[in-house]
Amino acid sequence: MGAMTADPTGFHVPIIDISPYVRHGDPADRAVVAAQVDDAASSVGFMQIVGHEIPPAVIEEFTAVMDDFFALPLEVKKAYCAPPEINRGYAPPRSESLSLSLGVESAGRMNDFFEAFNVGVEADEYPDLDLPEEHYARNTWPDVAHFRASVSAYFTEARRVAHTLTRIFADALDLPPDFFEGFTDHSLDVLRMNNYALPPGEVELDGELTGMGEHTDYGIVTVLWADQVKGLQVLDKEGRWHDVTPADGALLINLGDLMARWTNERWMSTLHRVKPPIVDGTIARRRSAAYFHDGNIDAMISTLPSCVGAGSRYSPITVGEHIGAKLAGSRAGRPNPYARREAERVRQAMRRGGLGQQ
Ligand SMILES: O=C(O)CCC(=O)C(=O)O
Ligand SMILES: [Fe+2]
Repeated sequence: MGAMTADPTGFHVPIIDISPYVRHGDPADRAVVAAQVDDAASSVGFMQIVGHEIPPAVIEEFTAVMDDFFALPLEVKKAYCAPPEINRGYAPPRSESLSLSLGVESAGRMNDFFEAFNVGVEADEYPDLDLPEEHYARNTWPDVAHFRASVSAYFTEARRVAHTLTRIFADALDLPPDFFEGFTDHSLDVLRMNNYALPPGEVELDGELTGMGEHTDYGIVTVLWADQVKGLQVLDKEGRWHDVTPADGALLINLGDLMARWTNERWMSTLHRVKPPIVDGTIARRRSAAYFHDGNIDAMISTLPSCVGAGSRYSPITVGEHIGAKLAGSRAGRPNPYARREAERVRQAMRRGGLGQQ
């Protein structure tokens, strides 16, 4: 395990080599990985993984087609917008507010300037299950050479990594090895490609401008590919923000709300946001791609018996109810009424002045 850039407060996002799981290595090596994951999940809620074995060429082709898409004129990209309740296709800058996914009204409502393109698991993939079309919606593929093939190749790899991670989580939490499979065998996964860029002069670069507002991720676990450009910031337990950039070849991993619910907050769904640096009056362009592994729509998430302790902080909820409320916040502007504990953490950070500071 290694540390990333020195932070005066000692905050760091550990690097974990997961190859003993990817290569079905020996149990002792796997136990070390599971212990490292437990430690990172309990203390930071973020980690970096290497040894994931996603071929570099898959990532190169994927990021190249992302660039080709985002380089299209805005009007062309807008042709690929879906209605707010369908989490697919293009989302133009300022069309979403991540803080509303937590029920928190930010000063600049719908001020997040990221643009995104979403693809996800389709109902057709599981013809024997009667999955709701609005959640497992059909993808829209832009007319960009190799886009569908390159994005699908990365999607398949990220999905494999997500399943490897839940296998590690099962060991780290002393659960049966296939515990999470029953909750994720038709998981509602979405890949969100994000582009943070604003042409000079397009907007006034004031302090309110946010690439992506503070939020926790909604599901089980997120596999995040990101440029090594600063911008991603993670909130520590003392309410301070820290810049996080991935090490060479590493993917960032963070836990979502469902994992915090399952573990009764033994593991954290950590608040994060994106504030790309402004250099010479322009935003330093930054890209990322978040693969959200959210679980089966009909899965019921209740606190694990081993984590109940003095009492559960959360009532049971289905993945569908939870994700639906989150998306109604971020995409349709309806503050989420169910994220009481997460919203309280945001407000606490605001009271400490943490949300404004770089
Ligand atoms: O751009 C990033 O690094 C983070 C993106 C993110 O948090 C998200 O898409 O949920
Ligand atoms: Fe996120």
